[in-house]
Amino acid sequence: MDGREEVVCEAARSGDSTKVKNLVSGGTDVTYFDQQGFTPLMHAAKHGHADVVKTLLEAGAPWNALTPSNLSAGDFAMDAGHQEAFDLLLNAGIQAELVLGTIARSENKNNVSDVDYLEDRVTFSEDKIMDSSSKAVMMAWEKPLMEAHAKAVCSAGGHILNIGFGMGLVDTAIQQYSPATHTIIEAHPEVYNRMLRTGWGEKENVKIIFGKWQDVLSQLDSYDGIFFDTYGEYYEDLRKFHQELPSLLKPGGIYSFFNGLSLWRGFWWGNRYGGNLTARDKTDALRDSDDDGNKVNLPYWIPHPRTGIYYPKGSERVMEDVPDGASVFIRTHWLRSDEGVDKPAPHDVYVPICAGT
Ligand SMILES: C[S@@+](CC[C@H](N)C(=O)[O-])C[C@H]1O[C@@H](n2cnc3c(N)ncnc32)[C@H](O)[C@@H]1O
Repeated sequence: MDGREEVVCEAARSGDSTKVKNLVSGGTDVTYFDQQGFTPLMHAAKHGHADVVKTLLEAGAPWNALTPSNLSAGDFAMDAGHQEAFDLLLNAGIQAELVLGTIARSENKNNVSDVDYLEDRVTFSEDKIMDSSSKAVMMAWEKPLMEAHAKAVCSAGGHILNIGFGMGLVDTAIQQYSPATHTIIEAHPEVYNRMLRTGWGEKENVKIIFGKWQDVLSQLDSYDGIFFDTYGEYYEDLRKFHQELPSLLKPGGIYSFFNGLSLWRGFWWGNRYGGNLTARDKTDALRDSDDDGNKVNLPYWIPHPRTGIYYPKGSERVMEDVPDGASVFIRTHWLRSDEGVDKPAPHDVYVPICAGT
């Protein structure tokens, strides 16, 4: 480091895009954190310098870097109402979601690995499960969201698979729909023991598979509804699970997932919505308070009149390239397997349709 990083931070703050461009093309490190714990991208986002945000993103600045108080560039842009800068960051996030593997490599340092978490002690209370570093694995406020997920995945009836028992909120809701079979995969020994203690092993239609989903795939069948909500995994795991979906989901089956992996959920809703998701996600997006009940300023998500995909109001531009009616697009495989249904589409491509792609 030779001081150029401080200069690029200052230029980003003041919106001097020519200077930023020159510094960046001269090889200045755009991943630099200054004394405040800010990257150049955060400075540009905070002050709404969209052109500088664009330059920095193009130069590979990490859109998902966090300050010591866990704020991202997207937080700064949104809090200050800098819509153009926010849209650029949102789009960068959406594109990154499409290359989940890349995200996994750059973001792992802030996540607990699955192996760590699965060997960790967890504590249960009435309304939450915590890991040993007091991070919430699951909280009771998520109940209505889990109920909406259960409704979605049970809407095709039949055989249901849930991955990740947690507090059993989604499984309790799934039971209300009396599925023919209800398979639950759970990898944490304490969560598993608690399941047995609370009678889940004796329910007639329930089959519990203890282990990591990655290790028990050979024991699985195909299902009419699948829900996926693990904790302590990487984006790469989610991506890998999505690769398994074509063989796990029956024709016309419904899949839904809870992507609680993100560092800033408000920001990530952009990605989650773009994928033609469920009512549960819609509820989640409209949440206006954080985990502690504090009011938060979140974008208002509405269905796009042309595409039907939920998007943050005011960010119409992210829909520009999305085809008409994409929310029910036959090749939107995130939720629905169209194998064997009406006119089956070729299955060589497994494409998520996302806002902005
Ligand atoms: C957030 S909780 C799930 C909450 C659940 N949806 C509910 O309604 O209460 C995540 C669960 O996934 C489990 N888990 C984490 N990694 C897993 C893996 N690789 N395979 C199976 N289960 C896993 C965790 O032990 C935890 O119980």
